[in-house]
Amino acid sequence: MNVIIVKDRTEGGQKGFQVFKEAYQNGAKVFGLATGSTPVTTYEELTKSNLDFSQMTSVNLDEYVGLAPDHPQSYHYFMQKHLFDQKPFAHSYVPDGLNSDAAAETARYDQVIADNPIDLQILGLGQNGHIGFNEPGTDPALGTHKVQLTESTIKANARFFDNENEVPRYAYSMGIKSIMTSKHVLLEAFGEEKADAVKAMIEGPVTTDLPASFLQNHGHVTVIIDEAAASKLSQATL
Ligand SMILES: N[C@@H]1[C@@H](O)[C@H](O)[C@@H](COP(=O)(O)O)O[C@@H]1O
Repeated sequence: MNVIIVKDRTEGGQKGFQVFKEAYQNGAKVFGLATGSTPVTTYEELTKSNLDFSQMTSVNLDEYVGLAPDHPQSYHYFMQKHLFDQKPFAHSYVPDGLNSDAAAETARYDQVIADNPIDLQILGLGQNGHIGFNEPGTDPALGTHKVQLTESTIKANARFFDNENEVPRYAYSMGIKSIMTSKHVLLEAFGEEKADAVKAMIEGPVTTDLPASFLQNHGHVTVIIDEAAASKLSQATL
C-alpha cells in the first residue's frame, strides 16, 4: 500500500483529486465512487476542475435498502448533490434501494460491474474497518449482497438522520470480491476516530474481522490519511 499522510481533509481532497486526475490521464473510463463525509473534499476538487466525465461511467459502492433516490439521505441523492449535478457522467450506476427483490437487484448489480470493470475505486473506511457496507465478518468471496448493518454503523450514520430509528437497517453493497477486481483502489480516512481501523488495515493481519485488511492483498492501493487517522501507525509504516 502506498500511504500518503496529509495535514487534514482539505489537503486530502487535493491529493485525492491528483489520483483521479492521473487515472483520468492514463485512460481510466470507469470510476467506482463512494459516499460518506470522507470523499466530499475530493469531489469538491473534481467539481472545481476542468476534468470532463461526460464520456465516463461511474459505479457506486452501495445504497440503503428502502430509500428512494430522492430521499435526502439516499446515496443516489448524495451523489447528485456532491458530484453528478456539477459533473455528469455518461452512465452512473447506484444500487436500487427500492428493489425489494434482493436476489434480482444484487445479480443485476454484479452484471453492471462485470460490464463496466472499475479502473479506479475510491473508498472511505468505517470506524469498525468496513468498506462499502462490508461489515466485520463478511465473506470476502461475496459479490454484491444485501447487508444487515451493525449497531456501530447505525450509530455512526445516525448523525445524518433526524434520529437513530430512521437509519435503514439494510443496504445493498458491492462485495469485497467486487472491490478487489478494481484496477486501482484509493482509500481515504480522516480523523482520530478512524485511527484504530487505519492501523489494523495496514499493520494488522488480513482478517474478516477488519474488512479493509483485505486490501493488503491488492496490488495497487493508495491510502490517503490525515495526521489524526495516522496517529496510531508504527514507525515502520511512517
Ligand atoms: N457505507 C458508508 C461507507 O462507504 C463509508 O466509507 C463509511 C464511512 O463514512 P464517513 O466517510 O462519513 O466517515 O460509512 C458508511 O457506512
